[in-house]
Amino acid sequence: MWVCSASPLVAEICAGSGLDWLLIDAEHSPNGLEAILAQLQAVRSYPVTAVVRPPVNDAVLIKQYLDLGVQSLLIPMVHTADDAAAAVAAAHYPPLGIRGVGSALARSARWNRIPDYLARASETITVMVQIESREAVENAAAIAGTDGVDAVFIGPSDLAASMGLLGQQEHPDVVAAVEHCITVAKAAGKPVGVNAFAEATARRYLEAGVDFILVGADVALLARGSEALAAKYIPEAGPGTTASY
Ligand SMILES: O=C(O)C(=O)C[C@H](O)[C@@H](O)CO
Repeated sequence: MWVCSASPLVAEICAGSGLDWLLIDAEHSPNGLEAILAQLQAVRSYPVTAVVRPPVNDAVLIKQYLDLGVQSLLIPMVHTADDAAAAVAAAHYPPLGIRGVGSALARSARWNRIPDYLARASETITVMVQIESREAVENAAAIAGTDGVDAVFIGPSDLAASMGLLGQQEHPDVVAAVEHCITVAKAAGKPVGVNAFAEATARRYLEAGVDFILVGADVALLARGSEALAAKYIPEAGPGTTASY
């Protein structure tokens, strides 16, 4: 599930839910470095994989995230194989990539308490790239085949928008494009994931063979849950009518 509330407490609640991975989002959520660090610390002792999405495919931000101790990255808006290669390079030290060296100062290396961190860092890092545009769908094979791309994740919302179908992630053309990317990623031998909040769509993508899937979000659960609570006790009220924005 998505963790968008920037709250370590909420992240910890979600981490103990039984779900097996969390996406801490900084693209559309108010997650700065300090909030991401606090959430990593909050979920660390739970049997859950924490993936973090930066707001942009940027080498400086990726360096900061990795130094915080992020091990699994989801890089948004990867449209070409060059974009994918740039994300991979940002995640690895030379000679594989361009990650700056700050392990003595960084939680990732537990301030040089992890032996051989510099030599072994790449083994600990997973780079997932997001296909979420018409251009990326056209380049899906090259993106999935890029060396160092560990997995591909499809974003139906932005994909729908780039296809002229804003808000219509269930549109048959969007679903077909998603299923095409699933097939292409699997042909490249890469694990593939997708976002699908509608259960029927989620199950369809699972049938199509996705390896990992996001099926809900903390903020959405709280919004719908609090609305249901309000409706039960204040049936005349609707969302937003009992408070000003
Ligand atoms: O395009 C997508 O789909 C995503 O990247 C997920 C969205 O960012 C998220 O807002 C859920 O709709």
